Amino acid sequence: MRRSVYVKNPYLDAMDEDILYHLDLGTKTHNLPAMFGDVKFVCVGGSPNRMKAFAQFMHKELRLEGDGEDLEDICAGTDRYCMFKTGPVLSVSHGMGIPSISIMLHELIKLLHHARCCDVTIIRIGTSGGIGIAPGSVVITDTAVDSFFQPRFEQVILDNVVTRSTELDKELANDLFNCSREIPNVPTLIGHTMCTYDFYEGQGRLDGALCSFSREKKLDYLKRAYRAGVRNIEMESTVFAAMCGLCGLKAAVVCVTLLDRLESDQINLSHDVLVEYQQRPQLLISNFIKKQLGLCDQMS
Ligand SMILES: O=P(O)(O)O[C@H]1O[C@H](CO)[C@@H](O)[C@H]1O
Ligand SMILES: O=c1cc[nH]c(=O)[nH]1
Repeated sequence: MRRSVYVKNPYLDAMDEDILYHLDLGTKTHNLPAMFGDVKFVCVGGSPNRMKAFAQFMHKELRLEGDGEDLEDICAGTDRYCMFKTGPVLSVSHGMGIPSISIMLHELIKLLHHARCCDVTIIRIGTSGGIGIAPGSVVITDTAVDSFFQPRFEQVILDNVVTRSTELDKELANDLFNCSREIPNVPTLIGHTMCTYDFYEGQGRLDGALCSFSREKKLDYLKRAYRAGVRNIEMESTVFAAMCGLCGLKAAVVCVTLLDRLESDQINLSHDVLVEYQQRPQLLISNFIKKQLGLCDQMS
């Protein structure tokens, strides 16, 4: 059975036009089914340059025509987000933090719905801080948890707090993990990912402009997170899991760790190492997509 992308909003059908303002797209100005109807994989990540590089990399990996260097930013009319399409793969940036990715996801999910896409898999490829694991490790999230290590996302709607599940697709996480076994020299594991509202105080850093807790308190918190199964910390996974789950999208989160938070707070990797680390989730996802498309054997 084909899996559609659901929007759960009774008002949408009655709208004469839907303007996806932050993507600079709309149902009257663009033929969304023609532009996006064949999309099967959506990859999202914070940085516009990373998502452009990923689209170009996928273009080459899928052996599509041309070198992919001239892929155009579909959202060039806005500087909020960028979006690139190559074959059935859409690569979209989401900025930093829950509010930023949430706005992008509302419009992206409506876009997939208007374009009548089906059987879409969506994967966040990001960076994170590890807990008790070697920097450069790739964490495939089984459950996204909040700052209290709970698998929930609390959305304030009007003046109510609505709690949503942050369950991710277990089968997809396992498939990705199996795929990772074929990539040498990249330690990869499945674990919980903690999603916070802030990079500094929210992640227990001692190096922000504000800090009101001791080194001991920081380490106690991070060690409790580790014991609760948390292996990395980032800033979007709970809302990503909640929204994709509610809208029928198979979703995964795959983040490389840039440091071990039990050892340090500052990210002092050289530019080259940072670039190489950021490519690790991309390589895994590219292999996964090629496998799903039945392209792996012919290409290796
Ligand atoms: O690497 P990205 O995808 O931006 O994700 C991580 O990096 C940012 C913080 O540096 C946060 O957005 C966090 O979630
Ligand atoms: O420590 C880190 C590194 C990247 N992204 C985060 O959110 N935290």
